[in-house]
Amino acid sequence: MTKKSENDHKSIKSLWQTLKQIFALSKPYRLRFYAATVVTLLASAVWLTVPLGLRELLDAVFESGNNELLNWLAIGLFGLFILQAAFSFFGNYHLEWVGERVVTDLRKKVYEHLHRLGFKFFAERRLGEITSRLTNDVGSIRTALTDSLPQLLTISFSLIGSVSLMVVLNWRLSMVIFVTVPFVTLATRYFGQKIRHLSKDIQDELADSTAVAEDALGAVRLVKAFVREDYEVGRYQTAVEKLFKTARRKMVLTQLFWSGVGIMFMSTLVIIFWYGGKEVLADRLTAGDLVAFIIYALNISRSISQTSRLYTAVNTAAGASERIFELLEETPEIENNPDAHDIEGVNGEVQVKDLWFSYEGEKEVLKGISFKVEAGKTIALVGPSGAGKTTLLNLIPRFYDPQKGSIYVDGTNIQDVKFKSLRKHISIVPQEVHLFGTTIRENITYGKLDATEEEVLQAARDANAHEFIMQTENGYDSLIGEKGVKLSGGQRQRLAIARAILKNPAILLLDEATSSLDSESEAQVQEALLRLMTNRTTFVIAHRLSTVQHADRILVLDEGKIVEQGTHVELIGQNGLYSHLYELQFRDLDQPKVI
Ligand SMILES: Nc1ncnc2c1ncn2[C@@H]1O[C@H](COP(=O)(O)OP(=O)(O)OP(=O)(O)O)[C@@H](O)[C@H]1O
Repeated sequence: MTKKSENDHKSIKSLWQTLKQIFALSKPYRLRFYAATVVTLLASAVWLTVPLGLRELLDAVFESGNNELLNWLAIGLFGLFILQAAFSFFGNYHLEWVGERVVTDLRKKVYEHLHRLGFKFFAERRLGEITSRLTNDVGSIRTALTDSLPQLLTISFSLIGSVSLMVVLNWRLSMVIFVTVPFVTLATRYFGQKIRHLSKDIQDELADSTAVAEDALGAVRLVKAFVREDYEVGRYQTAVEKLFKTARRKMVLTQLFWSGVGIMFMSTLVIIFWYGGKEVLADRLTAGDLVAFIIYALNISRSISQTSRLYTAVNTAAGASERIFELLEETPEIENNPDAHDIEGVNGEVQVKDLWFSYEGEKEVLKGISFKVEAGKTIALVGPSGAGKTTLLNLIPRFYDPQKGSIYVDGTNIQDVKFKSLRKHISIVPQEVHLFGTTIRENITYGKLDATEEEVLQAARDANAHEFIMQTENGYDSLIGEKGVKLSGGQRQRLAIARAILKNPAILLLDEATSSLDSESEAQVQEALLRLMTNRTTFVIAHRLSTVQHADRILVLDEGKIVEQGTHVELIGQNGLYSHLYELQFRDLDQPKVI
């Protein structure tokens, strides 16, 4: 086998596999699907009898001159059309229903799967590319399923029926049709494969251009600040122009294919007219036979051209679904142990034993970290940039799993508990607060979806947020703009704190903001944070002098190891890395926040 034909074989096989996968999605609706299929086929069967009725009608006029028979045949034909329309309506409606249902299920399944995937998956992909899969790719599958599946059935049936009836009517004339079949098959194979590859390229390029747009629109502040509007527009234009070129190549191929198939069948029709006319003249065929024959031939021609369109749609869907199934095959890197249990009533004692971690399996980011924190204490993490502070915090809620070593919460290894139940006891207030573009209330209740009005208000008060919320136009129902752009940095932080308070976790992970706030806002955030930290085990990546000074213990990290630990006073006395960092970072004693 040559390499090319090996590839051809492989892609036809993978097309078949993909179609089977698409079809498997309709499993829950099989009964409806089969019933609809039968009704659709009945519609096609009725349609196939129409030319026979016409033949009788014409022969009644030209051969036997029977007026009464003519009337009855006309009424009969009318009845056939009504019956065909009714079958066709019900069959197609239910087949399309299945198609739409399958696509809705698929969208839900893909979205749910995306939420099961871990940080690693998202770190390696662009958001725009993922959303494009969810919208554009699933959309192509929808088109193929809803528009093409019913057609595929009717076309196949009508094709087989027409050919058989033609052979019965006049087998010699039928031979003319069969001469064209091998050419059409070859053309379908050749063009089909090329179109499928181009369809996959188009979906990829569409995803790329969506990613470019989403990147830029998501960072509109940055774009404007750097006056990069033209640059971004240019980037998007390049992406969509590339897409256009590929789409044009697909268009050309598709049209060539259709035109070629059309020419072949029109030529065949002319031959049928010519040869059939001779048969009528020689009295071997009636006029009614010839008309019925020609209608069947037209039926076949129509079916073949529909098949080619269908083939294009199915190929497009196959390209898209390959990408969808690729995504569904991504395995979440964090999974529950088979015998994992829920963890309830957490006090917040955390013990870390000989923790080793690397992101890519090469460079170790954490190298044998061990420590123990009693419930309710505050631990400050200090160290140079890249020391592994954020990484250490990420391992506590199991955003990543360590290669070696364990973390215990209240004496239970976190590998033995269901990670969702573990995360219920942990709140994170990151340096860069993320808010949703919805209302203030919705952002706060994200911490506890069933919170009462009183709980929401109390959390906002504790976070020093109530006052500014009441000053906004619609209070708690004010919309805060995309990612909270309508709020100041300090206000955003206080909303994040309110959200964390509402969650009421036993363990708090805090990455203090380094961006400067004005001193009043700073003081309010600080006060809110102190309230949040009360009675909770708090890990804080400390950028503020007050935090390090008041921490129960400070862990000093350097190159993935704890190099010093103790209270502020103890560490200053050791005159090591901490006192050096303190000199660099925290020496301005009058400022509450330093770096
Ligand atoms: N998702 C990731 N994939 C691969 N490497 C990563 C990833 N996140 C962090 N790293 C690497 O791990 C190392 C430790 O990073 P980490 O963010 O934990 O440091 P840090 O002490 O919090 O630094 P900073 O104070 O600058 O935030 C760095 O060398 C960083 O490049």
